[in-house]
Amino acid sequence: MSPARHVHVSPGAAHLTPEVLRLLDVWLPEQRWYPVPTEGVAHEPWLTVTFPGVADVVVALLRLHGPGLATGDESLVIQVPLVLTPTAEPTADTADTEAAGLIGTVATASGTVTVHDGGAHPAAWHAYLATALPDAGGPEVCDKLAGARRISGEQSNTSVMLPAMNHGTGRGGMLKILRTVALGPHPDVVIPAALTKAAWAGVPRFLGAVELPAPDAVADPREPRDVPPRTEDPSWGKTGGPLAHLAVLSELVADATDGFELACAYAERDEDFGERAAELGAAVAHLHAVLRQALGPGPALEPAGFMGVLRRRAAEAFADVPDLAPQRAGVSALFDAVSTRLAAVAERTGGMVPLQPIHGDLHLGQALHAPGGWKILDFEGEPQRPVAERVAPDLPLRDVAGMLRSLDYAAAVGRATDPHWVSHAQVSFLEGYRQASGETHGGPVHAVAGAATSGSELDVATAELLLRALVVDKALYEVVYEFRHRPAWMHIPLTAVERVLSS
Ligand SMILES: Nc1ncnc2c1ncn2[C@@H]1O[C@H](COP(=O)(O)OP(=O)(O)O)[C@@H](O)[C@H]1O
Ligand SMILES: O=P(O)(O)O[C@H]1O[C@H](CO)[C@@H](O[C@H]2O[C@H](CO)[C@@H](O)[C@H](O)[C@H]2O)[C@H](O)[C@H]1O
Repeated sequence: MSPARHVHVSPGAAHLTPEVLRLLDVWLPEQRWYPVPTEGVAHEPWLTVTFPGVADVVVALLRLHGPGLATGDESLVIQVPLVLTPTAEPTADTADTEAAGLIGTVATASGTVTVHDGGAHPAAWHAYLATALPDAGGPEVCDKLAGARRISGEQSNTSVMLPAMNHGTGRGGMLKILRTVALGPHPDVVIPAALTKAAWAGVPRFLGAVELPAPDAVADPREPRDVPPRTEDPSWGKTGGPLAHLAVLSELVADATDGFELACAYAERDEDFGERAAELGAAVAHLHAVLRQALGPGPALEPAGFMGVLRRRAAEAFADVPDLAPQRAGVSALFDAVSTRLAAVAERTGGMVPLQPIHGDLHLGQALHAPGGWKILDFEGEPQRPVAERVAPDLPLRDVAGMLRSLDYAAAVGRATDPHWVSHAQVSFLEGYRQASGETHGGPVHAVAGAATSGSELDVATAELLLRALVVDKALYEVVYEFRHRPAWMHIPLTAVERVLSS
């Protein structure tokens, strides 16, 4: 085994000239993964990461400041890997380079430099891969890159498929460069690592990660530091854990179909999605059980705090999207009803509703349907939520609500004409969840609400009302997401909010 690779960390904009930074100011807001829709955001260089022996790859970690952004919000650090190559002269010729991610050329004091997006460039993939896989040597990594390609689409991060990568238990890898850098261990590393360690087959096997050094290692900004990657068994809140994770490497799931595309295709044909949905429900129930076991249960739900977060999220959605205004009173009434019931349960029982690690942003696009069954992906939580909220233990019922919403999206996008397509898929999902979690009584919704709050003192009627509140919470989040990214789809969650409130 060759020695672990290190990353170098320097403060500020080391290795980056003002000209390159100005180029980024224009390019960044055009990227799909850029996390804020507002204009006039400043990109302040925070740290710069380089890889030993790799001259042309520089990773800029930029803190965002500006209208609508809280100062010092650690969730708003973005990762911008760049490949910088000296060139003879500036050129406007971009013929090659859509694929390799040409950003531009700039004249600097030391000559002309061509700047590529490292997310799309093999030199940067090579550097990440060699760091994430401590036992990979240099030339060997080149072989692993054969046939590599960045996947396109509506992604919050940048993922690179590595079909030729051999990793002992199989072939093929997926390198995910995390575009929004969160302080502390990243859930998209911690959770797949824990599930892989627990030998759960419902997640692509975790293979490694690239991390920034522990906080004390970068506290002194005068010197660049070499820090070995630590990729084994990262755990929640471990003291001395990494400052942040930058990338995660997992096994490539072969012959897989994206769950959303699959469901939309069924909806288009009005074909019964019940069996697939039930299998998915079972996979989600297993996920919750394994997470509970592998990472341990969380604290009990604190009703006032929990409802306070739902109300704040709703208020933010109402402030962002004027079309939501007619739903304000209905949302408020629903949340009031849930609050009253939760308070009554707390008074009656001492208030035991246990929280636990969950997926946090579960939808069909986070599930791959593969020959061996469903695989669940992408544990970073809702990208638009603050990091502290995303990693906090939560109710499994939130993931159930996410999948119910997603089946509704599939029916809308696939234009199912059978009015029962979506309700059948949803009930089948709930039924699959119920059976896999061993719940034996009640109708599907009640029973699932009960199963997904299992071990708690909640009565099923309260659990069912809570599920409705979480469905509304998710749909409000989606309205904001669509408003920002895909206005043509905003009617899908907007209609759902109206429907749930009037039911
Ligand atoms: N291990 C994997 N094997 C095969 N495909 C994957 C794997 N991980 C992700 N994908 C594909 O890449 C897409 C994006 O991955 P995801 O982790 O959801 O990234 P993002 O956070 O950018 O949305 C997924 O929807 C899936 O189609
Ligand atoms: O996958 P991401 O972590 O980037 O999640 C974000 O983008 C999703 C869309 O790509 C978005 O999901 C919403 O649209 C889906 C259909 O494209 C639908 O299946 C989901 O139910 C719906 O929430 C997700 O909300 C957002 O966080």
